[in-house]
Amino acid sequence: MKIAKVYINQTNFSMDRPFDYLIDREMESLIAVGQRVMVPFGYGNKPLDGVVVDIIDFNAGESNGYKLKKVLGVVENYPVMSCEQLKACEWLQSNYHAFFMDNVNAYFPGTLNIKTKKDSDLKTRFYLDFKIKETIQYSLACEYRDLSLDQVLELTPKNAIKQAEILKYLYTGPKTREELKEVIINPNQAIKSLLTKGILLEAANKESYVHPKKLIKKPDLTPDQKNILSEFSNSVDRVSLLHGVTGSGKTEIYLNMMEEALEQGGTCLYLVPEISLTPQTINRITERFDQKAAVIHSRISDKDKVRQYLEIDKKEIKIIIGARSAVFSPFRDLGLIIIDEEHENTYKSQNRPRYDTIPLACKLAEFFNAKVVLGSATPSMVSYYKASIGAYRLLELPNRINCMEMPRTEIVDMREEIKDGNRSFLSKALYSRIKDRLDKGEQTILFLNKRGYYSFVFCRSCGYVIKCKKCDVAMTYHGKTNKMICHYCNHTRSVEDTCPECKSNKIKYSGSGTERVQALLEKYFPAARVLRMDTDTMKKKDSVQKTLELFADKKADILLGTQMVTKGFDFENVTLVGVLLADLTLNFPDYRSSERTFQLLTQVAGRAGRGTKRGEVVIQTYDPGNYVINHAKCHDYKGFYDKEISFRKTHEYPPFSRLFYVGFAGDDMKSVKKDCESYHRQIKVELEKRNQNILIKDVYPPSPSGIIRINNRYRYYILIKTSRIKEFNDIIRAVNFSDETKKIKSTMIVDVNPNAVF
Ligand SMILES: Nc1ncnc2c1ncn2[C@@H]1O[C@H](COP(=O)(O)OP(=O)(O)OP(=O)(O)O)[C@@H](O)[C@H]1O
Ligand SMILES: [Zn+2]
Ligand SMILES: [Zn+2]
Repeated sequence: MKIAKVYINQTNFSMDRPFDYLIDREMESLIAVGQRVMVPFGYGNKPLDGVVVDIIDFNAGESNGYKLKKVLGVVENYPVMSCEQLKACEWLQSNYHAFFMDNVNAYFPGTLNIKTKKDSDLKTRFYLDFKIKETIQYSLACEYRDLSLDQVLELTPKNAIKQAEILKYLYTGPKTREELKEVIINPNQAIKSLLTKGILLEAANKESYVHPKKLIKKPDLTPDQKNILSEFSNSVDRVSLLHGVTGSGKTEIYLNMMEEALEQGGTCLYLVPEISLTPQTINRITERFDQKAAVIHSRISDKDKVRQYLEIDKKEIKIIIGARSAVFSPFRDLGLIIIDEEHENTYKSQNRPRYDTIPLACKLAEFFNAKVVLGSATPSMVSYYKASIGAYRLLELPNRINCMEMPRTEIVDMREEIKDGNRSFLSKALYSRIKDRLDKGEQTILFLNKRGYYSFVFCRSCGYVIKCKKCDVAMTYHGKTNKMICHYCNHTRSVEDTCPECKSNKIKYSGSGTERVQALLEKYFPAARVLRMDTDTMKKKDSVQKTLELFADKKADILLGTQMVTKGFDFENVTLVGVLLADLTLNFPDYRSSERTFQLLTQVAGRAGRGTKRGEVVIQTYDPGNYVINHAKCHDYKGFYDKEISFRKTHEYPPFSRLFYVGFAGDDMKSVKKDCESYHRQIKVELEKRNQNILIKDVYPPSPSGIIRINNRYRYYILIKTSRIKEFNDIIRAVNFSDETKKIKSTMIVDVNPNAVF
């Protein structure tokens, strides 16, 4: 007899381990690792579904006399998880304390989700669905797409009128059979003969697949790019870090690496920080390769997600572009993973499962014997450190394409401006530079990391700041709605003329956000066309794309926005970048605020002067001596890195340690605090059990969060900062399974190296 080790489809700490079930002899041939089965659970033997992760021999002597329950049956008659996928789930469970079943479910898009579809045969059902609903689409074959219409019409004999009609119609873009039928009567015969002649392509209509209208020829590589590529091809290192200054031609290198991997038959995964902010990059990839590419993002329909899933599964798509969740694609022959702008914090998941994409990608590459390329102009401290100790191969591009100079940067001390009587958000220097660009017809990008009109409202009489009634944060005034909004829970309240505390009417609005800056810019420069890009203006589906297109087409002079404008855009006419207040990110209470600020400043500065004209950057700050700002000014990554890494080393922050964050939240402050303290005590107990008492110094005492209440939920946390990763992984797991933890009523999360700790 055999025993199946089964993870039951439940996500809580006590169920987060495999349970043993006997496999009846007659079922043995039906059950394999990776398959879903139904098993009885608990006193009532309720049938639940789960995934088999291992099958071992049953040894009657070892069973200790207790009677094992039996597997009831299979859900599908084939495994739904591959060995690599199961291994990845286990790895995430032990390294990120992510529930095994959360990891499994991350592999299944939308309606395929195991959580939602319990007793149906997933793949068979969706193959059927897929067949019925699929529409056929026709387009001109690639080689004819560059021709003029009269040349296209010459492809068929003059008397073939229907064929000519079809060609005319398809010249405007791909059409479905139904669309053709609306315009041309009985087109089937004509379609058929165009297909046989190879003039038409027939494909299933998949809106989420990008099939380019025109293929772009690749440019000749520069000597620097060639060197990097040959170093990469000849190296056997699993992971490479491509550190190239902004505008050094990294994307071109990725494309060449992909070409090579595709030639060798490998699937390529190209990860970007956020799909909607990277339309230029996505176009560059899809325009280069004459094959289907799946673009995976949260806005495509469930149906399309399932289609993509099945096609990747069947190895019909070899190029996958996506944000972090695309790392959970069901590839079978992975060859290369590119992680573009690898320093971006969107690569760390903030929801369950709380994984970090980079280590997970490296792990997958190990399973598939594939390569990983991390690329950035401002690599994360962790990645650059790993490259410096030889764990990654370091590839460096220190110069911009065609010897374009880096932009000239000026730091403006805003205290001096105030002394000189200038209380505006624009320094004299930045004002005159903007004016100059407007006169010359060149474009400007302005960055301010604060949205809204006024960032807080207070009483000048008693000092009361108007706070959200559900959160301990100041509310932001938004002019468009004439309301105050909480940026944490979206609670709104109307504006008041008198102070809620002392009833005085000395209400003062303060702190400018992007909304106000836009209004002021329009006042200072009435002729300027200003585009604003922040979460308030970018709510609609295509608004980012549209804004970027307008700006690229020079239909606007100034692009103003929050972090969104710092991303990897490539606009040749932008010659000025202004940072309105560098201090905002610098003063954020987190050990990574210097790293973040350096990255933001360098990245946004890198948008200037990418065409033929040299760029200029103006950084406004109240702290002009700050080393972060000064290294950014000199484009001195290495100088910043050296300083920052020694700070990390002295204070034992990552990469010299790992942070385990255990957070508790609930409606009642006292019980949240109590739960947090109980967890802390159990860590101590576990340390004692293992005679590791000395490690208690790595465990910080229970502490209220920086903002203790958000959306009426109180928050406490425990932070563990340690280099003893293995020990604490085990300890946290043991504590999570303990009886005391079962009594915890607060919502509890474990987050490894979270994006922010406070
Ligand atoms: N070999 C080449 N020949 C001509 N132009 C090139 C070449 N390689 C890249 N370019 C062009 O140079 C510009 C900058 O390249 P690219 O966008 O790849 O840089 P990057 O390093 O990815 O920039 P960033 O990190 O700032 O986003 C682009 O307009 C690109 O088309
Ligand atoms: Zn007051
Ligand atoms: Zn709130």
